[in-house]
Amino acid sequence: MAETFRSPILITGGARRLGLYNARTLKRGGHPVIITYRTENDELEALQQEGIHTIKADFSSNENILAFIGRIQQETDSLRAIIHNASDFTPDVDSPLDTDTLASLFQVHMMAPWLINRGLRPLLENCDSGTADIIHMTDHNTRHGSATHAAYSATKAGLENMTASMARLFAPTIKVNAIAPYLIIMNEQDREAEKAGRLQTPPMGLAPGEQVIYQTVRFLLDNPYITGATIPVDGGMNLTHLPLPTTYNLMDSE
Ligand SMILES: NC(=O)C1=CN([C@@H]2O[C@H](COP(=O)(O)OP(=O)(O)OC[C@H]3O[C@@H](n4cnc5c(N)ncnc54)[C@H](OP(=O)(O)O)[C@@H]3O)[C@@H](O)[C@H]2O)C=CC1
Ligand SMILES: Nc1nc2c(c(=O)[nH]1)N=C([C@H](O)[C@@H](O)CO)CN2
Repeated sequence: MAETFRSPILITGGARRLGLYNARTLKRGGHPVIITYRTENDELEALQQEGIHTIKADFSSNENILAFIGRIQQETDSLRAIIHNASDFTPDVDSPLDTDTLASLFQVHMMAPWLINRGLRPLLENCDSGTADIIHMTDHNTRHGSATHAAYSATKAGLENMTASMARLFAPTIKVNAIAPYLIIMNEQDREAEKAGRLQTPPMGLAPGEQVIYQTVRFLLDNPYITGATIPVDGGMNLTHLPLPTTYNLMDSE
């Protein structure tokens, strides 16, 4: 489909899985699309042939993030949206004094959105079609924590809080929202958890597929009046969290 919009949509981590699906679908819907990738993979050539602009970017250092911002400023004078999709689902490590896991997840889940949103704000404000959008991909477990992915969960929770702050700061020209999925498509850790019977199943079932995230992205892009929101796309997982056992017994009080 020929491009019917001028200002591109930027998707970080768009060369695989959910980001790839969103990039292709938005491109087919007439948006120019720019994606970042960290690791070469065999989808890149096909994406380039589809007219999707691919930029190699690793957000593990501030220098890299700032260089990426400069690269985008050279490539375009406006942006319709930024979708912060890049993420590492890294589990915590046993070493109690490990500093690497939290630091690396802070870089990709918080520092990159912090710098990219503030650095590219003028390009979003120069969007050629009404308000612009920032969408943060967070996670269902930001409200509940995780015994195995505490660093991941904490940095995603920080991103979720940043959503509200930037929504306040960037209104009315830019909307800022988050999408908080549960298990949309399986990964290796999920398959292992499923085999071990440790995988929680939401009321609506597991792994609906990438389209449910695209539908939410499209909904946010098309709605001019939603900002500062976190949309749970979790099959009702929030309904399954029972309160922790109380520390007293009601019988004791009689
Ligand atoms: N999949 C699911 O069911 C769920 C997904 N989510 C969230 O949705 C989003 C998409 O999920 P999914 O597609 O599974 O994501 P992936 O785990 O496939 O990661 C997306 C991309 O992030 C890139 N990335 C990771 N670290 C960095 C970094 N330091 N710098 C630059 N790029 C980096 C990777 O690039 P490369 O491959 O090129 O190295 C990868 O392709 C994520 O934010 C995720 O947290 C939340 C809950 C459930
Ligand atoms: N960057 C990623 N984040 C998350 C992934 C993933 O594959 N990459 N997967 C999940 C799980 O599916 C989780 O929702 C259930 O175990 C969470 N985040």
